[in-house]
Amino acid sequence: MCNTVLVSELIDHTLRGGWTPSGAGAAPLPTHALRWLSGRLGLDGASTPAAPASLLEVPDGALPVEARAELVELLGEHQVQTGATARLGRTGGLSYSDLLRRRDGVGLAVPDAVLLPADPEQVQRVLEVCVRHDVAVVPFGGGTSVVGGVTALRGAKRAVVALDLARLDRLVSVDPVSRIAVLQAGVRAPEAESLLAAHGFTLGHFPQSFERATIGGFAATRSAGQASAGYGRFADMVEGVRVATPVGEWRLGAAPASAAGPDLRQLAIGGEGALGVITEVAVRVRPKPTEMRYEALVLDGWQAAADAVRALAQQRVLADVTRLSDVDETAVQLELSGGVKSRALRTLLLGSRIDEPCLLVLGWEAASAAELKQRRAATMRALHGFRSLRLGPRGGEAWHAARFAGPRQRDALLDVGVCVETLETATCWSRLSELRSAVRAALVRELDRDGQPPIVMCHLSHAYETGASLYFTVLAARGADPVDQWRRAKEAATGAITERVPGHELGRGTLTHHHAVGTDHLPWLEAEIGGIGTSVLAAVKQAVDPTGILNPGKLVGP
Ligand SMILES: Cc1cc2nc3c(=O)[nH]c(=O)nc-3n(C[C@H](O)[C@H](O)[C@H](O)COP(=O)(O)OP(=O)(O)OC[C@H]3O[C@@H](n4cnc5c(N)ncnc54)[C@H](O)[C@@H]3O)c2cc1C
Repeated sequence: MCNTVLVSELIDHTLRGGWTPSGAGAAPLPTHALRWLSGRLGLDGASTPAAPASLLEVPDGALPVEARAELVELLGEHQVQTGATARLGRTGGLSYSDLLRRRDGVGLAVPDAVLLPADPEQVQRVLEVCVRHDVAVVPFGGGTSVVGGVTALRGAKRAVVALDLARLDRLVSVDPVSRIAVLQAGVRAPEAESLLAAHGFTLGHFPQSFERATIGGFAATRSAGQASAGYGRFADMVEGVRVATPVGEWRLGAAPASAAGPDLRQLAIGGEGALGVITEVAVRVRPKPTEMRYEALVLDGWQAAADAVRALAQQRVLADVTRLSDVDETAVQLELSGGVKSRALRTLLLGSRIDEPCLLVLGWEAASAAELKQRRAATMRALHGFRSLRLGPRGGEAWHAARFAGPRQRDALLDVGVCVETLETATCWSRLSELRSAVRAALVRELDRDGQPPIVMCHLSHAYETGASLYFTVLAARGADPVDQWRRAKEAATGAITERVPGHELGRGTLTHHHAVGTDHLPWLEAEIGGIGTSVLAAVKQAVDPTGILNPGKLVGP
């Protein structure tokens, strides 16, 4: 577990160079990794750091004077920030394109002001002021959206503000009998874990963005953490929500299960700030585990390895963390890690009968050694029929120790001219491998540069009885117009996901398993949910936000 106090001190929305300010906690690329990547991707050796802040052009804020005066009266002078630094800090999320724009200062959508309400009542009143003055509101949690969810679009409004929920940082209550905790929306994941740990509980939600993302953001995007097989997706953990809307406050979640019509909580969970501002979330919590074991295996070939994970899911013996890398991801992990351990593993693999190594990381968390032993044995029994090489705890523990390191490595890759981005989807087991091949082929085709192919890696990290998610990581040499280069690649991949081929009337997979819709997936949403689906969303929007101030251009089309 990371050190929550230190991590919180690193949170700084004004940073443009990456995950941590001034390189703190950065993960520089080892020389051997840079050499290998340069050769493999044909990098030209250019250094591409973020441009100095002084070169950024920040337009004057357009918040109407009367609106500002009312907001200052409501929140206080310091909580209505109109300075360039505060506004720049809430300019977009953390997708590759967002990072490029923030690094180069080109194409920035800067909010006119940043508002910092202190509690749910103030959030409600802020919305009322913004309705009166025709100001768009972008709810802002950790700002880690990778789909344009926090881009400060104003639509047809006079101005746009970022509604930063950082001051809603309290644990409101804990009901140890029911195992329900109520957390305010702005609590960051590390703080949530530390507040709950004081009561002997955990949420068990560990996405890779753990260090920065918030409870409200998790709910608003239907997030999925690395231990989703054991603890569930975030949506599974939500018992109730308190939501501020322009037409009044909405509270949902009277009981753990209900037949009182459709589950309307789901309009807030996944509402992406377009259907209300979540101010509090009641979450199911579990006793903090006392025992943990992480280990790694190598399976032979993608199809057999995916079949093995399917067996675990369908026999209901998944480890809490079950993460399968394809051959390409396994190979790149070996290349980039280098060193003695990597050499030892290669030697081991040479001596084994494994032709196409696919790394499987398994992690169990339990309340007693006996429970852990029994669950681990059940998982391992289900893997018996599959050819594998057991690597033991070391490989698993190494993954666990570095599980939040990805964003820092991304900063280092950006600095040396790499196009580095991820995308994700999900489908049922019978289509999984076809979907993987189709997306992979589309990305390779689009990003191949004069015969220099990109690196396209894939892993499966969320498995269900009926199917699983696929998560792709792409590395390529950055093109002359990098934003356009990725836009075309993303379009090609999304085309492969949504393509209707015989037998796949709804497309090969979903647009997104856990990153949400934002601006980036909006053009394809109707293909997935149909015209009726988009009309239903528009009708809900009209009911809760009739003047359309909430997060224009996200989830619900203009
Ligand atoms: C490096 C990296 C790794 C990631 N790994 C994962 C992962 O493993 N799993 C995963 O699920 N996601 C992952 N993400 C995506 C992202 O972290 C999640 O979408 C996360 O849930 C967003 O939380 P946030 O607090 O940062 O929300 P933000 O980015 O601030 O907002 C996301 C969306 O929710 C809305 N929103 C935020 N707070 C509220 C609120 N209180 N009420 C209403 N709407 C609100 C925003 O308007 C926006 O539309 C990753 C992102 C990065 C950059």
